[in-house]
Amino acid sequence: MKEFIIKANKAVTNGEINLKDLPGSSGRLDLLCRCVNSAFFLSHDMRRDTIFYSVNYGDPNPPVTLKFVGSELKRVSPDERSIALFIKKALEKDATELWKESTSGIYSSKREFRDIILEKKNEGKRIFYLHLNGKPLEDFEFKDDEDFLFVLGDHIGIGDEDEEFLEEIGAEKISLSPLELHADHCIILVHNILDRLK
Ligand SMILES: C[S@@+](CC[C@H](N)C(=O)[O-])C[C@H]1O[C@@H](n2cnc3c(N)ncnc32)[C@H](O)[C@@H]1O
Repeated sequence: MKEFIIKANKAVTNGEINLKDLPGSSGRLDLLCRCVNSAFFLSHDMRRDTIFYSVNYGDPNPPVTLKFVGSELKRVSPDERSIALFIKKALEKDATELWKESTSGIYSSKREFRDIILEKKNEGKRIFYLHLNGKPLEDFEFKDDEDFLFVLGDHIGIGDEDEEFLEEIGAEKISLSPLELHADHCIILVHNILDRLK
């Protein structure tokens, strides 16, 4: 199982989203939509072995965590507007501590970024923090039977405190490229690395 989590520092936490202006009206929801696209969509198929989390810290009610479960997703299509519409439906529900499903395979709750990461650590998953200045990809070995969580920042990054937290829990800091990439492109590269193990 491959899981990804992104800290979305400014992404909105209610359903007031203007679908015609995703970057401006909703704290860079466009970026999240592209990450969902990269996490799940193949040509004429979907990645069923993937889960994607977006922890939204924008106004008015942070945090709200959205969970997308590949094996359960239905009716979502790859374009940003379609994905944004499903995100809007999820954010229109009041989030609580418990996961609440809005449409098939899309859930919301009031979990914090660190809570999800700790949960995955306790489940025995290998935790990777994707960062330009991490150790080069070539220094790591991946096995097909391992479970992974990959941690990503948005356009702002995850901040010093969360970086320290990841170091404390033993997350492996990995660089995919000598160039700074978009988060959604990092997801594609990670999938490609793991696809080649099969
Ligand atoms: C547009 S970048 C964020 C840049 C932001 N200024 C920062 O300080 O993190 C979005 C995210 O993609 C990931 N990323 C970008 N380039 C990367 C690279 N070369 N290797 C690994 N991860 C990378 C990181 O998780 C980063 O937070």
